[in-house]
Amino acid sequence: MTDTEPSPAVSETAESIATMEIRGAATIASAAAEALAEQAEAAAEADATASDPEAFRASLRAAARTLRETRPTAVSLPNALRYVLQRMEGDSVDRLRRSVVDASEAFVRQLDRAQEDLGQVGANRLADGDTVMTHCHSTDALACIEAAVEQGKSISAVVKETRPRQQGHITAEQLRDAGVPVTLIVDSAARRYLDEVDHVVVGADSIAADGGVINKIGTSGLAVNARERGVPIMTAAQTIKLHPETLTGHTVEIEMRDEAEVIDPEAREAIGEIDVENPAFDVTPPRYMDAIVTEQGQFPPESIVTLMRELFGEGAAEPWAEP
Ligand SMILES: O=C(COP(=O)(O)O)[C@H](O)[C@H](O)COP(=O)(O)O
Repeated sequence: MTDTEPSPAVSETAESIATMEIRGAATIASAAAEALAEQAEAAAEADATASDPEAFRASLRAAARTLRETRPTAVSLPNALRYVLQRMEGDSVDRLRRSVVDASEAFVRQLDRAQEDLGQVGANRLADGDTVMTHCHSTDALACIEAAVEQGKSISAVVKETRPRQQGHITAEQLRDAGVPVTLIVDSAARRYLDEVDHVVVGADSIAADGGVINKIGTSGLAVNARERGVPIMTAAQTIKLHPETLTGHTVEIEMRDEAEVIDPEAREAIGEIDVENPAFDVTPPRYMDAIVTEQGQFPPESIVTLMRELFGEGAAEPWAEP
């Protein structure tokens, strides 16, 4: 490892995020924070950085850049890197190392607590006997349903499989483990089943300053259908999903993934000349979302900008940039 090369632990985490072995906005955030702690431990041992505080700092920034480049849409990733790097302080490598490890641990603790707290808020929106519909796999959304079950409510779930990667299967398994009766459906059956559903609960990869919710592709269509059927829809999202750059007019980049996730290469070849596109996320306009549930309570989407300003100020620092 040179002073700018990431440690093997960081490269491994970056690879796992890029290949989606590690996925979901909250899980990506905690893995990234933990990888920075591992980088700090490795840099405190490496020849090039062990006795040079500036080289140590540079190696942490380089590691953060490697992690940042893995997937573009979930803002929890840069927010996690920001949280840790902004707390890196000290005039010796040992102090710097300690500050990074402490910040990483504090971030992960905060993440877990936030999820627990928002779970309670989301659970309060659910009533005994409710059926919920889910999309994709969101640990924040699951926290709401699981907290409702822990409150003694009887909840059942209609789970959308979520093409092309079928994260709905993970949701189905986890809900079943939590004692929730699950009906798995294909995505195109969602509107039909909305008639049997009391709430739609989804997660978020990013929340924009105008209250737009960026989540797994298909969320916006589900939200429009839910509104048309009169079914309330909530987004469960910790405040690390708030996207500070949208305060200054930036838009959220939507990840485009490999076409092989949509159609296998042989089948595509057999069809002949066609284009295939595979956007991983979409934007649900705030008017189709009833509430954003965070660890700080629930918000109408249009008011989320107030919380975003409070937590992130007017913009977003990039502490991983070369000075
Ligand atoms: O869209 C996804 C996952 O997409 P992918 O599978 O492409 O990463 C999830 O709804 C959010 O990330 C929220 O998840 P969480 O609530 O766990 O942060």
